[in-house]
Amino acid sequence: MGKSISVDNLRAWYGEQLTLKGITIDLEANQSTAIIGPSGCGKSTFIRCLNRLHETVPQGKSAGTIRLGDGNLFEMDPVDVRRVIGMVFQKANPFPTMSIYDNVALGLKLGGLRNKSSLMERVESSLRMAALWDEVKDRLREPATALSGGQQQRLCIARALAIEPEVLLMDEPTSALDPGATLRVEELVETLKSSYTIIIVTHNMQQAARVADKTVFFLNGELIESGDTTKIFTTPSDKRTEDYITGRF
Ligand SMILES: Nc1ncnc2c1ncn2[C@@H]1O[C@H](COP(=O)(O)OP(=O)(O)OP(=O)(O)O)[C@@H](O)[C@H]1O
Repeated sequence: MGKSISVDNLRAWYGEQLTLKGITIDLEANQSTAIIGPSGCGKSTFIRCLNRLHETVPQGKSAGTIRLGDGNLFEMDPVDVRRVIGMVFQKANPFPTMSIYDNVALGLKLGGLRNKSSLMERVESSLRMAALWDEVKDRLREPATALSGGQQQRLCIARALAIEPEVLLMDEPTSALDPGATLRVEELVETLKSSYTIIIVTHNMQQAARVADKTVFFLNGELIESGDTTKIFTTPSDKRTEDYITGRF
């Protein structure tokens, strides 16, 4: 089951530059939340704080509180955080020298799973969840780079799911995909949200409207408005949200 995330007064810096200016929001378990807002408003920085990636950037610093279920995320071991909070990036980034199978199995092996048939089962179930199994089941030993862009992105989703995270962060996961591949990933989000808490950064308003239960609008490092997706897109409370979703930015 997914876990809820509760963010309180989150600030993030690059050096002296304050990029997130005190974000407070509850992200509910087993829901999908879209983060929208103009380029540079801090969407990626925000989700990178959620799995402690921001602090790996040179000069990256953050403060505030993030609760994951009952735990305080900033007091956890970052490696444990990333096991529970998986991430899929904008550009598919499979391990290029590894096979399709090894891309999914690696995290499991690193986690100590050695039994070949258990590994195979988990690889298969992850590829099935990512809606890729049928396309790759006869070519698991081929290099991951032999797959199309859309297939590589679903492989990265399978890789993230293999270690059974509770939260899945997706940073513009379809921006490099064609409409068909985009649709498949969107359908996947719809299916996955029954078991995972999903947070998806997107520039695509239609995509947010299609896949997200909740939508959050960021502007200049501040959270301007959040709520049910239908409400944000039909009757936003803030003029700035309305200007953004109607394309007036
Ligand atoms: N590694 C970095 N070093 C310094 N500044 C950075 C770094 N990464 C991002 N920034 C700055 O932080 C701000 C927020 O960037 P971020 O990538 O979070 O925005 P975004 O909303 O995800 O943008 P986009 O929609 O273009 O991806 C921007 O002003 C950006 O220039």
